[in-house]
This record gives sequence, C-alpha cells and structure tokens, in this order.
Amino acid sequence: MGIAYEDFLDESYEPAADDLVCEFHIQPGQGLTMGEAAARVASESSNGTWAALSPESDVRSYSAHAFDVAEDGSVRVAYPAALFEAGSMPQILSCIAGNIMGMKAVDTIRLADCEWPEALTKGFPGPQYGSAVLTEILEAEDRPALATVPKPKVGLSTEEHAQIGYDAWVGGVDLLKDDENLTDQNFNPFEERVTQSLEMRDRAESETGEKKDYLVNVTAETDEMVRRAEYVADHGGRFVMVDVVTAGWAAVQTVRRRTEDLDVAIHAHRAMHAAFDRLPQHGVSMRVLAQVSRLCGVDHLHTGTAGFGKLENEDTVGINEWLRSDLHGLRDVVPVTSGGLHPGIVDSVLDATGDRVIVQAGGGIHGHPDGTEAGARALRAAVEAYGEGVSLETKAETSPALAVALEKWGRDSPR
Ligand SMILES: O=C(COP(=O)(O)O)[C@H](O)[C@H](O)COP(=O)(O)O
Ligand SMILES: [Mg+2]
Repeated sequence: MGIAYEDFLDESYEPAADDLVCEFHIQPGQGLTMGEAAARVASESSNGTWAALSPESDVRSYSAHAFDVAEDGSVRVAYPAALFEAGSMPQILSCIAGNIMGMKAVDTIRLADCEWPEALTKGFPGPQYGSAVLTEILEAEDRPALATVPKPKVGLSTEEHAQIGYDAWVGGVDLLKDDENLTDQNFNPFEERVTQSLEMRDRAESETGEKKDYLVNVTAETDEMVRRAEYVADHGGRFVMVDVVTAGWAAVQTVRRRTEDLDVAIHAHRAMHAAFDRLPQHGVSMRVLAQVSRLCGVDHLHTGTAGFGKLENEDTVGINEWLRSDLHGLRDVVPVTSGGLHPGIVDSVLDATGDRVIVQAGGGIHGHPDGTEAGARALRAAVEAYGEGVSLETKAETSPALAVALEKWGRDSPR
C-alpha cells in the first residue's frame, strides 16, 4: 500500500488511547493550504517523505495522522505508540521535534503541547521524589523552600563559595545551588567545592537546627556526570543539578537511572531553553520541555517567575499546574521560580505561583547592602510574610534586613 503526503491527513481521525497526540502551531509554506502543510508535518515526523512510496509491506500502522486542522494555524497530530522506542526520549523528540522544525512546507512551526499516553509514559521512570523532597529531605512542609546561588556566578574560590553558602544557610535559605556554568574550573574545582560546601552545610544545620542541602552542578560528559553524582552521594549530598538542555536527554536518562540507587534528587536547570521556546511562533514550548523533563525523571525544574523577574517566561502557572497533574502515576515535579527575584517582589510571584515551589535568588540575596546573611534573612522574612498573610511593609517592621532590601530594591522587577 503506497504512502504519499495526502495519506497523512485525516480530518475525521479519532486518536487511539495509545497514541501520542501533539499540538502544533504552524504557518503553512508558500502555496500550501493548512491541510497540505499539516499532512507534510505528520508525514515527515513519522514515516513519510516528499516522494510517494510503494513499500512491499504495509507500514501504515507506523504513520501519523494530522487531524483537527484549524485555520488559526493549530493542528493536532496523532502518533501510534509503535512508532516510538519505549523509554528513549531522544528517539521520540527526533520524531515530534526533528526534521519538521526545518521543513519548507511550513514557514514556522511550534510544538506547543503533547498528550502522553500510558503506553509511552510507562517507559520512563519519572521523578524519584518530586514534591516529597520538600518534606522528606527538607523541612519546608508549609512554605516555599528557599535556594540561593552564589554570585558572581563564576570566579569565586572554593573557600569563598563555601563561606557564601554558610552565610546564606545561616541566614535562612534551605538550599545552596551552583550556577549553571559553574562545574569544575581551576579556581573552584568540583571535588573541593563539594566537600567544603557540605562541611559548611553540616555546620549550618547544627547551628540552625534546620535541614539544609546543596544542589551540586554535576553537568559534564555523561560518564563524568555519573561519577560526580556518585561523589556527591558518597560525601553526604542529597541533590545534584543537571543543565538538562545542554547535557541532553539521553544523559539525563543515564543520570536518573544511576541516582535511583544513590538516594539523590535531581534539580533541573534549563539553560539554553530560550533558544527554542522563546519565540511564540517557532520551536518547542517550555510546556513540552517540562513534560520531557518530568518523564526523564527530574525532581525540580525552573519554570519562570510568572512575568516578574529578569527573564522572559511562558505560562509559568499553567506549566506548574501540569507538573503537579496526574501523569499515569508518575510523581510530580517541584517548580523553581528564579531569575531576578528579590524580597520586594516575592509576594507578587507567590500570589501567582502559590507556595509549593522553590524560590531561588542570587543577586536578590548577595546584592543586599548588608551582605549575604542579611540578604537571606530578608528573603526568608518576605516568604514568611506571605505565609502569615501580612504585607512586606508590615513584616519589615520586625525584620531590619527586609526593610533594607525594600529600601534598596523597592517592589519592581529588575531588567
Ligand atoms: O542564576 C540564576 C538566577 O540568578 P539571579 O537570582 O541573580 O537572577 C538562574 O540561572 C536563573 O534563574 C535561570 O533562569 P530560569 O530560572 O528562568 O531558568
Ligand atoms: Mg544561574
């Protein structure tokens, strides 16, 4: 049975329970109707090509179906589960976000959303802890967990990094976090940073009586990432951080498989995501990136600051809701809100995101006029004010550090 472009368009198609259904937003290429462009997308992302084919065997059971074609540019494409290799995120993305991103049949195309069937999700581990980290590893049962990343993000010595961690932990944050581009550089070698920072963690825990921990950036070549995750676990760390986009999904899957036995949670930084999710008309949405991250098994994921802060965001609230939704029994993911946050805008952000998040601030702590510990106290006070239902200004009457932060940064987002 032959297959040609027109065979991939079926307006009346009813997706099967096991189909992966993807929503694309497309701008048809010159001279093509929406239907013609949609058929080409379904063809190229499953098992067709530009030339009509007449294979000996019937391969139609592996073909996608474009349906729900709307004149506003949205189209849904249903992919049979048999098209995919169970448990391989690279192979799935090579289908649904591969060649079609460059097809001339569309001027622009964006993969906006996916509906994942159990036939596919069962091939992935999902998060090991999810939101349980807030209670099983940390003690943030009824408030956001707080994190900070030392700034300047790169260039501090190991001793300075560990000291900043101590000051922030004593000031009130729960988690120290390496920045996305701090890995194993000569001024702050990985192993020394881990051991010295964890020593400071233990000291801060005993002095504050609070659980503290460290999101260690293990991003590197895959075998080295596994070795670094083992090093963290061997030295008493409970978290690793992976730059999931620059490391790649196969690498994330490898690290996740190893952390299952290490009792270590994965914090996902999304550096480089904006290369393909920032433009609303082309690329792959942050919503899909969040879905891929959850399937591959991260426990925390940066999802933006709901329009506040220094970085562009896309639907932070909607994505966070999806991360908490039921996904065939897979655990949820803790959203991380970060990027230009400081105490003066924490209430606005939490009003949007709710408090089941990790609030991360770098400059908004270390840029405090009275230093890191005061900055941490100010952020903790701002989050406490949200939980107590009082204004920041009222809270600042009993928190000098918060008063100084409000004086310095006011209530506006930085640019
Ligand atoms: O280092 C920071 C924030 O530092 P600061 O608090 O000084 O702005 C993070 O890398 C960004 O939050 C990443 O962005 P996102 O969280 O949107 O992925
Ligand atoms: Mg950073």
